[in-house]
Amino acid sequence: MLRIAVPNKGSLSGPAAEMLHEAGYQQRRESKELRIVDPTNEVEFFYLRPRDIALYVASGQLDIGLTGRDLLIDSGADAEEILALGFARSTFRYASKPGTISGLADLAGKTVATSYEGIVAGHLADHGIDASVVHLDGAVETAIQLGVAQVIADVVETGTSLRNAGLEVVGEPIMRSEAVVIRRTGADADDPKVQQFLRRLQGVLVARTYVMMDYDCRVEQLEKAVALTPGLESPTVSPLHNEGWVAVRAMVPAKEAQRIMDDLYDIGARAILTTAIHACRL
Ligand SMILES: Nc1ncnc2c1ncn2[C@@H]1O[C@H](COP(=O)(O)OP(=O)(O)OP(=O)(O)O)[C@@H](O)[C@H]1O
Ligand SMILES: O=P(O)(O)OC[C@H]1O[C@H](OP(=O)(O)OP(=O)(O)O)[C@H](O)[C@@H]1O
Ligand SMILES: [Mg+2]
Repeated sequence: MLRIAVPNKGSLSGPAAEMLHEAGYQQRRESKELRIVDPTNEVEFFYLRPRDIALYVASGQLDIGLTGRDLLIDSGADAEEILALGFARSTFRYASKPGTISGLADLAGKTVATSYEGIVAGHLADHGIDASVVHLDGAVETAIQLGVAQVIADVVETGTSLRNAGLEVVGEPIMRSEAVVIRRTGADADDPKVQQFLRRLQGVLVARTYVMMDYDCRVEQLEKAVALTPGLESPTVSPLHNEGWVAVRAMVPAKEAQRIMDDLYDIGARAILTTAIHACRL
């Protein structure tokens, strides 16, 4: 049975459970459940604090974990990212009161408050900056106002929390994060159960980002039309009863679907339809 760590709280937990559900896995019914078995799929899910997941996976007790890339790196655990999941996207950045710190070099001699000591200590060391790091559990943005630090390093998504605290970012992002699937470094890459799990999640990612497009076009327009809708491998082209016309079917990126429909129409394609993809295996 495949043993998988899933975030039990915070920004990652809702979208992670939703993605697993879309991939056909049974998920817990209420938030106090710590472990469930999905016998049909031969998977056991452990609901753990997102921060602890890399450690459990690195220990070899659990085969796979869903966590944040930033949490993985912060943990320093012996685990590696094997699939990016596209949700809980964020940047990790330094911030300070406007006008106090103009660049990385100004961090020398300052105190940086953060919940991610591993990332910050590593980043400061990589840049040869001698600064102190103070660990806080959360609400890090308030640390400057309350005199605990002159600089913070925290997760920034919309920037609302920084604005509300009257802070501005310093320098470029330290890293970009999103939810990821991890496994123990060097674990068997060919394990069929792990491969099947990854294929299912990849199927969800594709179903979320692609739509199926169908249209009819004249044979003379086919090359131009197919250039607009190359599909993932190659589009399906079928003859129509009306001679000189073909029906084309291809997957297209959902974000570009409306533009592609306009372009197809302009070159004479008709009966252009898009439909959602609910699941797939590529
Ligand atoms: N506002 C946000 N937008 C996007 N991702 C976020 C946001 N806040 C945290 N994350 C991401 O969620 C993960 C952190 O999960 P965690 O549950 O520890 O934090 P949280 O959502 O801040 O919960 P908590 O309430 O425990 O602080 C990290 O990968 C982080 O990048
Ligand atoms: O840029 P924003 O869209 O404002 O998002 C970033 C904020 O979201 C998270 O905070 P959370 O609400 O989890 O509180 P915490 O600081 O106590 O973790 C994160 O720690 C930032 O504070
Ligand atoms: Mg938080």
